[in-house]
Amino acid sequence: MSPSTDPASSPSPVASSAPEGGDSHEPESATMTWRRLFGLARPHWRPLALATLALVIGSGITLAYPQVGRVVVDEVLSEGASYDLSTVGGALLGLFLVQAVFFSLRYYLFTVVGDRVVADLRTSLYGAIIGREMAFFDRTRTGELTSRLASDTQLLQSVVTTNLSMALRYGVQALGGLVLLFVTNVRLSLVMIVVLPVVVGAAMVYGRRVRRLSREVQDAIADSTSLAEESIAGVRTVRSFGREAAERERYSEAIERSFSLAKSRAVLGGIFGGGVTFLAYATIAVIVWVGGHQVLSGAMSAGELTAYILYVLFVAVSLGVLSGLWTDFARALGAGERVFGLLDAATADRRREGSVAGSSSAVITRGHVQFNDVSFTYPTRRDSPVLRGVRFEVHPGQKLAIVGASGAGKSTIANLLSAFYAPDDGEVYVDGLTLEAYSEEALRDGIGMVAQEPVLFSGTVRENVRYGRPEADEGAIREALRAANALDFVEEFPEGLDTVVGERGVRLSGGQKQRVAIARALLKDPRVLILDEATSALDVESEALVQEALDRLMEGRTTLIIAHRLSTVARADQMIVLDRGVLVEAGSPAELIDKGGVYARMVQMQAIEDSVSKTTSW
Ligand SMILES: Nc1ncnc2c1ncn2[C@@H]1O[C@H](COP(=O)(O)OP(=O)(O)OP(=O)(O)O)[C@@H](O)[C@H]1O
Repeated sequence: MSPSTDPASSPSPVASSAPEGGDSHEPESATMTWRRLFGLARPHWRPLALATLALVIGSGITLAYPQVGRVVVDEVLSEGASYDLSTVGGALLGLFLVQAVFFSLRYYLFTVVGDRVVADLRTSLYGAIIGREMAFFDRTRTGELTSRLASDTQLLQSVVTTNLSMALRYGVQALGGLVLLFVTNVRLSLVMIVVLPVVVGAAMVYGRRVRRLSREVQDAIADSTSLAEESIAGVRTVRSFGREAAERERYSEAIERSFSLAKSRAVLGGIFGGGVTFLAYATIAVIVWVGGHQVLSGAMSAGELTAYILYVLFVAVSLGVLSGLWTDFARALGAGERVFGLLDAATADRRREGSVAGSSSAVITRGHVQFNDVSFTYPTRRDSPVLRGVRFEVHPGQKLAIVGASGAGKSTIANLLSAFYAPDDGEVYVDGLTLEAYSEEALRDGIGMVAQEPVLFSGTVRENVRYGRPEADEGAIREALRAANALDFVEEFPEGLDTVVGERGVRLSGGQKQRVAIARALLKDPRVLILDEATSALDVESEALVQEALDRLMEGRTTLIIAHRLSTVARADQMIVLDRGVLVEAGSPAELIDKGGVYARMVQMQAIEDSVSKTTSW
């Protein structure tokens, strides 16, 4: 038996990080984090109580072994023995068996509860992330978030499951052993009193340093995760620019950074682990020396010294294991701080929103849209205003085309109308009420969007179409696909509506993706529709199919079209022209041509072609 000290366990693939420009949440004190973490286990107190009972019984049996040792030396191996060896052997076997049963029970219960707690934590963390305000996603990299969701919680999982169970086992063993040391021989135990504070003090200093180092390691790994995630998601671009080697290099540099930090952590762990092991063995050496003298002088029996040394070994082994676990706990603390930080920030977000978001039952029924002197700056770019005093109105059922050079602020209008961001000045009204007056649900029901590059999720066609109205029946889904000119091609797939579209819809063509997205919007049937027209040209036939589907989608709805094509603008009832965030012209397309202003010049000179996209059909 040797004290197991492996505090510098190899760096696990664990990553976590503070978000960039991040949440200003200070790390909580270590005790607060622990309390919150273990607070999550409160609902599971029953299995935990049972596990604790198993722990106490199992460890109690372990602590009885030295007494068996004493009996063997003093009463079995000595002259005039009162027990025979087979009785003692049989009793020992029985004890081992009972102990094994209780250890298994303890291990199982603690592990399952730990897994449950972390599963719940993951779910609420995901909920917190997905519910954050839009600006949060502007400043935080996806990789950092997924890394927190996967790795920080993974670290917590190992700590609150097996590590916790082991810590309790060896904790009880160390404490019980110490008590029994004193019961067996007070004088010898004074040696332990000198050693213990040294070990505890060292563990505390060491724990603090490991915690800091771990945070740095986790930050570095999160960086590399983000890098990997971005380049894997954009693998087509990486390939087409032939940047595989460069990306590999970038990733390897990031990983090396985390490795060198992990190495420092390992050095620290090695020194600490070695120190604790030495102290433990040195104590045993001193005890053998002092105790041996006591036996020789007849103050103590040989059996008592045997039992005593066994207890010292127990305590030493337990302290060794605990010192190893200490590293893991310190590392998990860093992860816990981040996870709770993110949860708290999300709560703060919601509270902020809650103070303005209406709890009213208002719903969008007509689709009357009004921007009233709206000014806006993106929170991540405070010094450059994107919209300045924009004012316009769209009557129910009308189509408004929004035109302007790239970066003029067209999509920003869509973002504000979707309530992804709130205006700095002015108000956005729908049906006479500000957006804040609607519940989140009413907003999502009433306002729909078909994006320039529609995002499909990696399920089937059916799941994607049903996304905005999960309760829709088969008939409605097919009808939406038909109206979107998508039913024919979907039915041609061998799997039909069950065809899996691939991540972000990669297994569909551009035009197909758009039509499925149109079907999705049709099924949701919002009163107000935002249409970010695709800039990339489709072939003539596909284009005509998409256009027809869009016409059906727009029918009878208030539609704001971020327009890139002359043909679309001509179809609109009204249009507005934006120039660097300022509304410079408004009216019907014909009026604006007659007026001979900015728009007329744009059309005439076809300047718009350059400003929007080379591939548009202006
Ligand atoms: N999430 C964001 N965070 C910070 N700045 C942004 C964000 N989105 C857009 N911007 C900035 O706001 C300005 C207006 O962008 P917007 O997307 O509204 O332009 P647009 O008229 O839709 O352009 P395009 O026709 O090229 O899509 C640009 O200068 C852009 O850099």
